[in-house]
Amino acid sequence: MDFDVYGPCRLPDAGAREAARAHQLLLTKPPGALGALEDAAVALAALQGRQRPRLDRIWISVFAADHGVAAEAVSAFPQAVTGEMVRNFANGGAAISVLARRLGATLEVVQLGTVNDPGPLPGVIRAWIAEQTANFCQAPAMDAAQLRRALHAGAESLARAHAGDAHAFVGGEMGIANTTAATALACALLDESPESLAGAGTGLDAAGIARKQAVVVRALQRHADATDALDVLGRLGGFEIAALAGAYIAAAQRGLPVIVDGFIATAAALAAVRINPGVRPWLLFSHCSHERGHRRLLEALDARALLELGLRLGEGSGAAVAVPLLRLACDLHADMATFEQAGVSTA
Ligand SMILES: Cc1cc2ncn([C@H]3O[C@H](COP(=O)(O)O)[C@@H](O)[C@H]3O)c2cc1C
Ligand SMILES: O=C(O)c1cccnc1
Repeated sequence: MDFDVYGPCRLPDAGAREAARAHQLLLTKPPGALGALEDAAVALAALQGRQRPRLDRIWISVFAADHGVAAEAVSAFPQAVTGEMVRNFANGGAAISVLARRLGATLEVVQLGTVNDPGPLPGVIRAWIAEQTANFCQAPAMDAAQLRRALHAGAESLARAHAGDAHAFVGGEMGIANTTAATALACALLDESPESLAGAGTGLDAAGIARKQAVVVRALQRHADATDALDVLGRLGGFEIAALAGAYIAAAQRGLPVIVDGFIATAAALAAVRINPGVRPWLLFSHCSHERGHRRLLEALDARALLELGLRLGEGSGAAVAVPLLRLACDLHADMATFEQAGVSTA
């Protein structure tokens, strides 16, 4: 499969957007009364190129990978959890497993590398790169070939989603210590301080957060000479974060709407948009997570998230939780009576 991160992205369909906006004005409600649900239906119409968007078929890819920076004691949980959770995904016991079943979504897990390898498992695609990234306090997390393979793995998931006629793509991640990688990536891309973006992740206490900030400060100093967003992603990202970025870029190139999950997925989205600005219109943002830096990341992307539920899980769970709401937005848009049909007087 050919994949060029700098290749052109599709443009949303302006005609479908205008038709959907005009249709919203005909429905039996004051204009704008359904708020963000109207905006979501109109945005999906533009992205799907039809006046009546649908979200029946959801494709979820969860990318799993370990991080060398876990050696700096930046997570409340041991690194073995990443591989253990891959098995849990395969057995259908993770949060995203439950949500995917309930949504009738396709769920695939892509294993890019974990320190403990659960071996081949049903429903788990092996796109093995290495056991883990390098500790980015000391060296670039990935070399150029590893970065390319991770981006490519994401683009391949997107190609499967596209071939499966998905109506939208959800990317999830699993990787102990990846809130540290996402924080470092976000700080470098936004020129922000670790104090304002580093949060508790899986549940660090104040001393743990201070340690995480210091680790990110060291990483930013070590990689201050990064040349562009792709270089920053390779130096400070993770295999699963790069795969998410690759999937988002490929989604925009193929014209498939994306529902972005939490802090880590949004950091990957920021990297994708900085690498290829044509990605931005294809991203819908599900929620603002409890992780400290998420709101700043959303602001930087000029994004309005649908939900704020105090979620801090990842796996694509927040994006999955937003799907029923987006389905309702599509139903309202498609099935409400117009003023004329219902014989209701206009303003
Ligand atoms: C059992 C378990 C399941 C998870 N599912 C997602 N995460 C989330 O927590 C991790 C990031 O937090 P940190 O940077 O603090 O390690 C990622 O794996 C993320 O997906 C989980 C974490 C745990 C412990
Ligand atoms: O918002 C997220 O994606 C998140 C936050 C904490 C831990 N894992 C994921």
